[in-house]
Amino acid sequence: MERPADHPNVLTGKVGVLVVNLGTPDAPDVDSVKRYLKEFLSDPRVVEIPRLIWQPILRGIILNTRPKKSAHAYSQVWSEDGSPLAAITKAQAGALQERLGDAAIVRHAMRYQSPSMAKELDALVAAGCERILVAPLYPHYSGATTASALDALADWIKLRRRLPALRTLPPYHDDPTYIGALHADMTRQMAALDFAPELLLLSYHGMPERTLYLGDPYHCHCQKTSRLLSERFAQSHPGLRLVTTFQSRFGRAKWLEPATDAVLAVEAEKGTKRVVIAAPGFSADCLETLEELAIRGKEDFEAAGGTHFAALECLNAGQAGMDLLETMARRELAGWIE
Ligand SMILES: C=CC1=C(C)c2cc3[nH]c(cc4nc(cc5[nH]c(cc1n2)c(C)c5CCC(=O)O)C(CCC(=O)O)=C4C)c(C)c3C=C
Ligand SMILES: [Fe+2]
Ligand SMILES: [Fe+2]
Repeated sequence: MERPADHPNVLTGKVGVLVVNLGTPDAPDVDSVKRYLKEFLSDPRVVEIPRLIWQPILRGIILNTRPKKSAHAYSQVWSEDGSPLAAITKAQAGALQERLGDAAIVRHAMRYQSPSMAKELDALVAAGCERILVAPLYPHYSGATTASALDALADWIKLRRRLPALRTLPPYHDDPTYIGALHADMTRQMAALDFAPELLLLSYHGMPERTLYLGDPYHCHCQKTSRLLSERFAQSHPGLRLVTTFQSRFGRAKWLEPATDAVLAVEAEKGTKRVVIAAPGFSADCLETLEELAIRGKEDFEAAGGTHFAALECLNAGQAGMDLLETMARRELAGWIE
């Protein structure tokens, strides 16, 4: 019998994976950066100041000053494929699709700006997915990142009648596969340098310090990644010193310390000459790694007397990073795919 035209879509039992990252402006110009910052910094998970106090500050001060400065920073790292974060996230989803083949449909989304999580979840459902793994690529859980991505998922759920079964990727800060991937990839990149580093800085995105006392596990997750990496490097690179720092301070509140820029300056002043910096908390290179670390970090270190500086790439869509992503996706999809 022919299906009537108004019959609901017949789903087909397919499995979907949505790879999610933070989000980025659509272009490196002031208006696009302003749109991005307005959405991002209006998220109560990101700025935990009462709305009535924060919105006038955001609209009256921040959005009239920061977009110009940030647009300049973005223009320094923008690539032919657009924002590095967007291009790399897209490449990660494409590579994961190749690895999973027909077992799952893989798409990618951004928590802020585009492609939106709602649109991409709709696309997976429209393609017949009745089971979806949502994978925010944050190794370290924080309210501002992981929970915010889950908020967006919850918002989507609330407005849909027919829902797929859903799973989410947990934080993976101490997963031996993650630690192994970081150690292998950092070792590979360090071997290609023309100098032997004395110090390896592990720089994580900062958070307001009070979030630690409110129960956010972010700081502990970062410290554990560093400890596990230190154990690996103690075996493979005896003599290499590892130090954990936090970057990208925003606003006036006290942030997690020590600050990356301060440590770079103090180390150079103390006589450390050769530094390598890595950002294990970022699954993809972005403004914070390419501009803040690779460009400004180098300038700061050399201005204070350092002679050799290298910023390592994130795992991105490279071999080690994709092995990790495939392992985690297959684990979380257990029972859903072969
Ligand atoms: C990796 C984890 C991240 C945490 C934790 C995080 C917390 C956090 N960030 C801000 C403010 C800003 N972050 C910005 C950029 C940015 N942040 C992350 C990741 C985390 N943020 C990424 C991957 C990026 C890069 C985006 C890109 O387009 O490449 C920015 C925007 C850039 C700028 O104007 O400097 C702001 C602002 C807060 C307040 C916060 C925790 C409370
Ligand atoms: Fe951030
Ligand atoms: Fe920054």
